[in-house]
Amino acid sequence: MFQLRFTTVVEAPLTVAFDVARSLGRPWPVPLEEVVSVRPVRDVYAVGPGRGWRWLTHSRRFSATGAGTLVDEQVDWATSLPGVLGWVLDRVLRRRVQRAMQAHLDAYAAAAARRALDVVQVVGAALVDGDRVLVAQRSGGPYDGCWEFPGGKVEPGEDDLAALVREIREELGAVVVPQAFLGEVVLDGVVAGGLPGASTLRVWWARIADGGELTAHEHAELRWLRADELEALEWIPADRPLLPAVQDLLTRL
Ligand SMILES: Nc1nc2c([nH]c(=O)n2[C@H]2C[C@H](O)[C@@H](COP(=O)(O)OP(=O)(O)OP(=O)(O)O)O2)c(=O)[nH]1
Repeated sequence: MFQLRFTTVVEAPLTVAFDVARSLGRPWPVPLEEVVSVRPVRDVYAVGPGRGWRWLTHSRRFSATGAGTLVDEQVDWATSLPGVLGWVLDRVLRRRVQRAMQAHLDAYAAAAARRALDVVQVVGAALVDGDRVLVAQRSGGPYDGCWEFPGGKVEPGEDDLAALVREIREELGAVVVPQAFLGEVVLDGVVAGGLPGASTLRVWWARIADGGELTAHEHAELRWLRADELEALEWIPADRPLLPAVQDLLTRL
């Protein structure tokens, strides 16, 4: 069995990275059959006997990072000839796969980054002080009364961290210093008139700059909670998968 791996970082949220990857397809001369598709984190395609291979599979994993979506791809195959001939055939296939994938991945990264400009993203802050994190209760709108991480929509041309600092200043009147990326979840709802499930929420661990006082300018209530108090709140449903990362952070600090 033979294998090639490729890693690409795409300047796009998970949903865009996944959807654009699928719309572009794979650079193979024969159609592949979908075996697994778990939007937006994983897919696997396979093909039966072809030009020099007995079988071939192509799998991708999409994971969120502070720099964008990390796409790990793996191509596995078995050649159709035994011994030395199989080895020679494999060298030829390997070169072909490498060339095809390189051109494909360059085009893919550019297309995903372009598409990302059309999808409104949301950033949230897990503001930590000691062993507590700040949670905020929404006031009005479809998630009225639900708890969330303070933050909001990233404006055109703005990056995540600039949006985070601006949103917290507007919502809480405080200056924050982002520390590290914590995670990303898909928002099922419609964000700013976009398609349902297109946008994601990216949450960053942040600290409040010295002596900052917090005032709830837009939220109904603010609470500082410990790791074991988070589960019991009525969260916006999309936020729940982020809680383990926040709890882990609070217990590590
Ligand atoms: N801030 C924040 N928004 C969240 C979370 N979870 C979640 O689904 N959302 C959704 C709710 C909204 O559809 C969207 C954020 O919108 P927003 O209304 O807070 O953004 P904004 O401050 O830029 O609002 P606006 O000025 O445009 O009204 O993301 C979360 O934890 N924090």
